[in-house]
Amino acid sequence: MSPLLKTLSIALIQLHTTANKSSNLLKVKQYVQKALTEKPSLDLVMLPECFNSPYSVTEFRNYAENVPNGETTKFLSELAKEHKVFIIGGSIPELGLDNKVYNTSLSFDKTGKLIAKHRKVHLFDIDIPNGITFKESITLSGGEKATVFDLDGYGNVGLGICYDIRFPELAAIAARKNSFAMFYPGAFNTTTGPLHWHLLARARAIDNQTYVVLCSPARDLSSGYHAYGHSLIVDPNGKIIVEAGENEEIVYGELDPSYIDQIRSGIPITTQRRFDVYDDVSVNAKVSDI
Ligand SMILES: NC(=O)CC(=O)C(=O)O
Repeated sequence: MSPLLKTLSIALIQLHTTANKSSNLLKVKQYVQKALTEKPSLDLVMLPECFNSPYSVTEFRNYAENVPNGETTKFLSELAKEHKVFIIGGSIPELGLDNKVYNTSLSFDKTGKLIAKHRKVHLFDIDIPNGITFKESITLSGGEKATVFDLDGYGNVGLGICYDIRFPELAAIAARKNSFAMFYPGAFNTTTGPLHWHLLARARAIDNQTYVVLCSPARDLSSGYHAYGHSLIVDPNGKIIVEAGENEEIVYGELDPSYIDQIRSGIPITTQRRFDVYDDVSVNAKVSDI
């Protein structure tokens, strides 16, 4: 039987982020209201990576907040409660009790309760000649756990952040722990986006026969980092069912349990794995319990 228990109606909010945290939060509020006006039956809204701050190694610490006592955690919790909607809260720079800064995604249930916290595990340190150089590890520390949690009434989901999608293990761990979808807030860029954004989303969906959902900031060529955009939902057969362009936009989709069953019964890889030949990465995985 599908790990998704009933159809989940979702919205991905692709928006520009600026250097002004208050105006970023206000914009999120306005877009969430717009999404619920356009689709009152929505179950879940998702935000992009670093939606309250610039995506910049020199800025992460300046914008970092405590979780759960910081401004953005409270803001998201109230928004979820007010609209009775699940929120996969993109990501924000988090100032840990250890004084380290993390790239952290927070999720809330329909009562505003914090139900998941994922710290980006794989830091985005790359250097592509004539392309892009970026080194998150200059100011960020990596998380130490995979994240799988229960979307009450719908089943389990997994959560990763952006560069985490390049490492198939987190999605495999989530799928083996009975998840029906993997959510990745992500800010690929104009070099790596055209190369790998769609391929990676489709690959993780096909690997695990789950939905894969990516939510990006909108592209802003006047900012220091040119996000790719193209927020999308991929179905368990690897097909893109909805995709944004580069600008601010909300895209909507339905995650359907019967489709997971259909794909898994046609190509039954979920029951054909050979853990006598190779290890199951989920067995000794460290998984977050918030
Ligand atoms: N920004 C990221 O974390 C990842 C990215 O842009 C890429 O993998 O490409």
